[in-house]
Amino acid sequence: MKRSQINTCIQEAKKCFEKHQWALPPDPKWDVTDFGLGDFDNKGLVLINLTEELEYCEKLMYAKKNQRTPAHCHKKKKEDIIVRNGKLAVQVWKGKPEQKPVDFQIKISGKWALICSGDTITLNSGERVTLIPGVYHEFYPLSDQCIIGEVSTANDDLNDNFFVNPDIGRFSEIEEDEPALVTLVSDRYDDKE
Ligand SMILES: O=C(CO)[C@@H](O)[C@H](O)CO
Repeated sequence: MKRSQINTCIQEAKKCFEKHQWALPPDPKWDVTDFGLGDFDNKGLVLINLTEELEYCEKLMYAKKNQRTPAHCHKKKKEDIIVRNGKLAVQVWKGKPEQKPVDFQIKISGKWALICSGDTITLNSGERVTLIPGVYHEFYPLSDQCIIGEVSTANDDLNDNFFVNPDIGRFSEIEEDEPALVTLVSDRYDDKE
């Protein structure tokens, strides 16, 4: 991704958070990714790591209509994906999407529901889905913009994201075409190399 594109979408996300009165912490830990696919408008996500502790993690995310976070699962992390504002479609599979569809139970806003692998759940503001390790999920807003929360057990973005598409990388290569507005989580990883 170009740094200019990252700067623009951070400003856009900030405006949306402000509009809906989601106050950001001081020095937010921004994370912007096109999942290495170079098609940010269709496959992309803006995230802020609000807290990352050994036992738990909380993130705030922002995406635009039809901007997908591609199908993936976590082997360790259990997470709630929560709609803070907007409408979100979450497609879920019990195992790998290519496997034969099976019925399974999933918690939607705290209540067990019986669904089938590959079903798409629609969540409105305030609603959530609980994803246990191994459940593949892909999500995208149905509203023009969506503020999405994530509350989870420990998060490990370097080692605990398993995407179906083997071409996907969790972080983007960045082309420095203008000065960075913020330091991204991935810039911090680069500094440690
Ligand atoms: O787990 C999620 C979304 O399900 C995010 O925290 C990851 O960073 C996406 O790769």
